[in-house]
Amino acid sequence: MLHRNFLQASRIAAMKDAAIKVCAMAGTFYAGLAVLKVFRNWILFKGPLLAIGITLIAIYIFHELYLKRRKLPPGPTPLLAVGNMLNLILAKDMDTLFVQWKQKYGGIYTFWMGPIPMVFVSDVETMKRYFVKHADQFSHRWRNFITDAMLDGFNGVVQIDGDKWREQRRFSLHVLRDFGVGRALMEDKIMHQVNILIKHLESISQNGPMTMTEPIAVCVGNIINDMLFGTTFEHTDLHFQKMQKMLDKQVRVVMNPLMGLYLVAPWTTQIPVINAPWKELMEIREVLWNFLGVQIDDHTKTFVPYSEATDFTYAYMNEMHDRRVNGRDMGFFSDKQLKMLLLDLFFAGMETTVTTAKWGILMLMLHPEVQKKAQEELDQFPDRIVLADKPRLTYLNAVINEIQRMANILPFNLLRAVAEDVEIDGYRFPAGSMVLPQISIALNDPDHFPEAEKFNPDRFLDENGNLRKIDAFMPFSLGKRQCLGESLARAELFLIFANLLRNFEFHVVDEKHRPSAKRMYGLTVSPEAYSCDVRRRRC
Ligand code: HEM
Repeated sequence: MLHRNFLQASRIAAMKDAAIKVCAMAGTFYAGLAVLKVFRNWILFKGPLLAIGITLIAIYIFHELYLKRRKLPPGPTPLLAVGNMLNLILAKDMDTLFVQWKQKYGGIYTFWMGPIPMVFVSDVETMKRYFVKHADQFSHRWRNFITDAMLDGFNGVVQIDGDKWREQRRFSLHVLRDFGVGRALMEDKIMHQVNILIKHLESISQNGPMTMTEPIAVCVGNIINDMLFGTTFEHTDLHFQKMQKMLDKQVRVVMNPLMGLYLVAPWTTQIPVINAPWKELMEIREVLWNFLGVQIDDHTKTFVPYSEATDFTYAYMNEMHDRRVNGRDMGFFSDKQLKMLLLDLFFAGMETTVTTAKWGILMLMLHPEVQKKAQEELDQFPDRIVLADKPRLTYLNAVINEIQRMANILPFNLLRAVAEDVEIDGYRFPAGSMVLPQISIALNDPDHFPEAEKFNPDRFLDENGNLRKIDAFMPFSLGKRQCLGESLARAELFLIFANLLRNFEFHVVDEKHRPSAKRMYGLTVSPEAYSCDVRRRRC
């Protein structure tokens, strides 16, 4: 009985459902007819236009989501117009996301920066094949409106390619090598600043906890200043602090999301309000160009042809003079190129090294056991460590490697483009498309660095305690575009860390002020501002 009632109830419910569906369909049909009737004339008139519009949109979607992707390496599915940018914005941590994508799609995958594809190469063997073996095809730069504006066109060294880049890079490397290997000028200039830094820390550390950012920035800033212009600033110099603030501001401004808009639609830099960050960037450019102008003017007044060059600017002037008076081809050497080359070297040499050093002090504070072990090794040496000591300071070298690996300061490497249409591994990269060695993924890859999130210098030591070479460790990148200032940066990091650790201890102020290792994404990745308890060691 109960069962029969239940069956009846279900049948009635089913009939009700069917009736509702029929009514809904009829309703939709008649509503549709009514709409057609109302808009009949409009549709008849605009129909062809509508059809063309819909077809164009369909072609656009087909082009963006299928044709453009067809010959590129696979990767996370992009959304129309925004590509994979939403994934980045929503991700808790960009570096981990990139590694996860590597694990899912392989050592070469496509990331979409809005409508623009960027191919990330992070598998070490593929990196070597593309960027070393086929270096000529994979070593151009991705030119864009913003860097062109900062460098007054196709100038400097970082953003150019072709013959001009080859000539200017070769010359710059030659000068730096001469300063470093030929005459030990580089070491003298670094040590001079390291000694000043030690004295400065000695005097201010007695005042209690301090931030290390400013002293490090002045030290590194003075080293590059001295190398480029032969001038240095006091730690308290207001002019230098202003320059420093400008550079920090530049790093912040270029990360403004509106910069993406300027890249795809440069005319938007003319629209009031929307162009506010652009105007700010142009003001910074003015300050930097003026600063460089003053340095070059001073050098022009004091330049003595063929005298031994004591800085990069004189070396460049000597080269120009020699080409001019001996009727040699001037190539791409010019006053404007000198200014922009100096700007590139100044910026590239400053931001990267200061940021790495900030991470270094933080890591040492957070890992006192590592600090102590490095100090025990250093205590076998006099209280001023020099470059000649480097090969014997194995543990310290491992610590510096691990600092650079963990700092991993460039989540996106500098933008490289292919020089010509390239077909490789079944992929097709049209000339000008971006293919980057994504060193940040390699440095963070658990396949090469187990428990990659842990600070562990021992991973760079073999079973006999010797320094171990790990192919995936390439903080200065690889191939023909490898960092131009690598030898200077390595010397700086070694001499700064060796001498600071030899002479000071770096402690967390107290548990309440324990700094985090949170990564602040900008043009480079910095740590959050932190306070440090700096104590003089009794050596
Ligand atoms: C810890 C410090 C540094 C790190 C981690 C670093 C890292 C890098 C990286 C990853 C690149 C990009 C290579 C590529 O396109 O694949 C690069 C390029 C460059 N670096 Fe450094 N760098 C540092 C210090 C310096 C210094 C001190 C100078 C100044 C002399 C410098 C000058 C340059 C220049 C001019 C380029 C562009 C080279 C070119 O396009 O041919 N860097 N650097």
